Amino acid sequence: MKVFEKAPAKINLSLDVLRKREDGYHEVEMVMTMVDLADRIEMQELPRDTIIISSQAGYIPLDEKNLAFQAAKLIKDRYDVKQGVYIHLDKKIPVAAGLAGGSSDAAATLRGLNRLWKLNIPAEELQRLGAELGSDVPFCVTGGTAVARGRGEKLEPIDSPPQCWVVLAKPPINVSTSEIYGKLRAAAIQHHPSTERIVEAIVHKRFDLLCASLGNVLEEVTLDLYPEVRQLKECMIRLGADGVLMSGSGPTVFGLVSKEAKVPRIYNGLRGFCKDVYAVRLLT
Ligand SMILES: C[C@@](CO)(OP(=O)(O)O)[C@H](O)COP(=O)(O)OP(=O)(O)OC[C@H]1O[C@@H](n2ccc(N)nc2=O)[C@H](O)[C@@H]1O
Ligand SMILES: Nc1ncnc2c1ncn2[C@@H]1O[C@H](COP(=O)(O)OP(=O)(O)O)[C@@H](O)[C@H]1O
Repeated sequence: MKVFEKAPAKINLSLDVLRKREDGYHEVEMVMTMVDLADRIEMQELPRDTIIISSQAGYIPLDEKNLAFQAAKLIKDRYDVKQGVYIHLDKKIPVAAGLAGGSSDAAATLRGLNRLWKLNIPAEELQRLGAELGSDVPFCVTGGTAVARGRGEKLEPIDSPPQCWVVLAKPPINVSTSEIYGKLRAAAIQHHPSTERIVEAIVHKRFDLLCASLGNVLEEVTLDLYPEVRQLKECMIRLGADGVLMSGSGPTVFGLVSKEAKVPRIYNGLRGFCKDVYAVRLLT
C-alpha cells in the first residue's frame, strides 16, 4: 500500500522572543500560517524492517539526518512497528530557508505513517511526537493558522488571515537557525511585535492592519549578518508589496499583496535579484 501527503511551507507573520530559557531554547510567541508551496511525500510499505529515503533534490541528506527519516524511526520505535517504509520526498520548498521545509516533511511523514500503518494516533499525540523532532514540527502536523508559544510547540489555533498573494524570495545563502538564535540578545530587544494586534487583524480580516503589524525580532540579527537580505526586503517594499517580512530565521523574505495585478511586477522585479522566487496563495 502507498499513501501521499502534502507538506506545505510555513511563514511567520510575527515572531517575538520573550526570553532565553535555561535549556538553551528561546521562549517565543509567533503567529504562523501556511502557504501553497509544498513538498509531496510518498510513503510505501516495505516488507523488510528498514527505512529508505529518496528525493530528486540533491542537496538534502538521505540518511538518518533527514527529518522524514527521523519521524519514521520515531513512530516505528514508539509503536513497535515491524514493517519498513520507502519514503520519496518531492522537494519544492527551498532548504534552510526559514520556511520549515524539513519540519513539514517530518510532520507529513508522521501523518502519512499513522494512516499507512493504521495506528489511529490522535493529532495531539502526533504533535507531541513532532516536538521531539523540532520546534516547528507540532505546528506543521496540523497546519492552519496558530499562535505558537513555548519553544513553538504550544499551539492556539486561530482563524485564517484574509486571503492574499504571498511572494516569497530566497537569496542564495544558507542561514543556520541556531546561529541566528545564538546571536540574538533577547534582553536587549528594542521593538517587540504585537501578537495581540496581529491576531486582531486576522480575526477581523483587516489586511491593512495585518501588513502594518508584521514583525520578527530575528530580522535584525539576520539582516545585520547578511546585507543581501536587507536589500531584498527593501527591493520588495519598493516594488509595492503591501507588507514585507523575513520568515523565521531567514533568509526568505515574503511580501503580502492584496491586488493580483501587482504580483507580476513584484515577481519579475525580484527575479532580477534572485532565482528562488514564488508567487503563491495563503492556505486558508
Ligand atoms: C525560527 C523558526 C521560527 O518558526 O523557524 P525556521 O527559521 O527554522 O524555519 C523556529 O523557531 C525554529 O524551529 P526549528 O527549525 O524546528 O528549530 P529546532 O530544530 O527545534 O532548533 C534549532 C535550534 O534553534 C534554536 N532555537 C529553536 C527554537 C526556539 N524556540 N529557540 C531556539 O533557541 C536552538 O538553538 C536550536 O538548537
Ligand atoms: N526533509 C528535509 N528537507 C529539507 N531539509 C532537511 C530535511 N531533512 C533534514 N534537513 C536539513 O534540515 C536543515 C533545515 O532545513 P529546513 O527545514 O528546510 O529549514 P528551515 O528550518 O530554515 O525552515 C537543513 O540543513 C537540511 O539539510
